[in-house]
Amino acid sequence: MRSPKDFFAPLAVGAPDPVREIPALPSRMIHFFDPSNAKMAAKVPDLAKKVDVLLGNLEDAVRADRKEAARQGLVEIAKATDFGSTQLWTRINSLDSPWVLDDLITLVTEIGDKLDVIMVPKVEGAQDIHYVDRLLAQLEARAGLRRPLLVHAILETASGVANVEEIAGASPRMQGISLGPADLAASRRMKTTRVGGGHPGYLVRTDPVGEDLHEGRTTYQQDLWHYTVARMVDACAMHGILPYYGPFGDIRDVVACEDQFRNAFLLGCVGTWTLHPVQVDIAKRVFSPEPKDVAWARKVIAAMGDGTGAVMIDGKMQDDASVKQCRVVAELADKLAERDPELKQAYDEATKEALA
Ligand SMILES: CC(C)(COP(=O)(O)OP(=O)(O)OC[C@H]1O[C@@H](n2cnc3c(N)ncnc32)[C@H](O)[C@@H]1OP(=O)(O)O)[C@@H](O)C(=O)NCCC(=O)NCCSC(=O)C[C@](C)(O)C(=O)O
Ligand SMILES: [Mg+2]
Repeated sequence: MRSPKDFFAPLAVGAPDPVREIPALPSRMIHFFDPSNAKMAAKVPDLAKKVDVLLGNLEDAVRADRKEAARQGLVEIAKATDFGSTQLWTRINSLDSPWVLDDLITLVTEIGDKLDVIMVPKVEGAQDIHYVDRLLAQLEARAGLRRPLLVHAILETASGVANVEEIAGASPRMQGISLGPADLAASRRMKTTRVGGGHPGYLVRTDPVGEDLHEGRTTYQQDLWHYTVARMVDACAMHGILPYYGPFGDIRDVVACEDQFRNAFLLGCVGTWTLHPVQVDIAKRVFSPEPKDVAWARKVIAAMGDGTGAVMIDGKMQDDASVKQCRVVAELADKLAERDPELKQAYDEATKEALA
């Protein structure tokens, strides 16, 4: 680990200074596309107007014989597209793969000025982030970049989860972490074959009511990912970076997808991945606080004055801590409203009504 005194020093001569704060830009959905797939690539300019983050995926889900085409496709799309305020990310191949070195060299050299974040899969510990950190600094210096690229880790190995706190704090480049439920399930030898989401076998059951152990006992399905998401959220909050849910693979089941996204939102995640256009509106709905909640938060903040003491609002006690909770919601709403005029209007109308 670097000394705290050196933490914000560039790792190569001529590389840009690392950022001291991760920008809390709206990133409700990280929309995945395969840059080697012509149909998906054709949708990118339109999607850029709808999503917060577009991610050109080079890793899993891109066929081995399409890896070079995907890398080249991303370079061409990045050069040809005006993304406006939508961020452009990429997911590089894993650090033990034959493609990753060329992924990094090509992308940083050719489109380093267009890319915001590099997502690194299958991160096992801080050593993986340190390797990428130094390499990026060298490539940034060579490309003459003025703005450092940020790094996002996927939590998808058992050792990655065990080391999540050190991963979150491994570099000032660390922007955030996402859950990778498919690789993580395999790494842990979990017995689900689903890509994210629940499992009907993972449940708790009410006690027996009589002699019959089967009659009248309700079961409740539990969330397989609760522990990991909660731990990831704490690690990210502790290091000032952003946590995300990951993929929900049952594209058809938009209902359970919304539930899983909402669990993550309520636990502290700022966004999720979208794998198919049908998931974009779900993510937008879930990861934008509801107007009534924003109105309530603004009402409490207004009533709390300097934020100290205790007041009663609509029968509920508010104090220093609850006003902080309200600020989390209100500040997120303000950030999203800057990007989304419809949301701004909905938030302002609900607030007006609540304060009337
Ligand atoms: C699921 C699939 C195969 C269904 O693709 P489809 O073509 O069968 O679906 P469709 O409903 O027929 O598609 C309708 C239209 O939408 C297009 N389309 C479809 N998807 C997209 C998209 N994402 N972006 C832009 N356009 C898209 C598609 O090309 C088609 O265009 P058309 O109307 O012109 O014919 C397809 O959506 C897809 O490949 N999505 C991305 C998958 C992906 O990126 N997976 C990797 C992330 S998950 C992961 O890696 C795990 C993790 C974290 O590592 C770990 O847990 O371990
Ligand atoms: Mg994976």
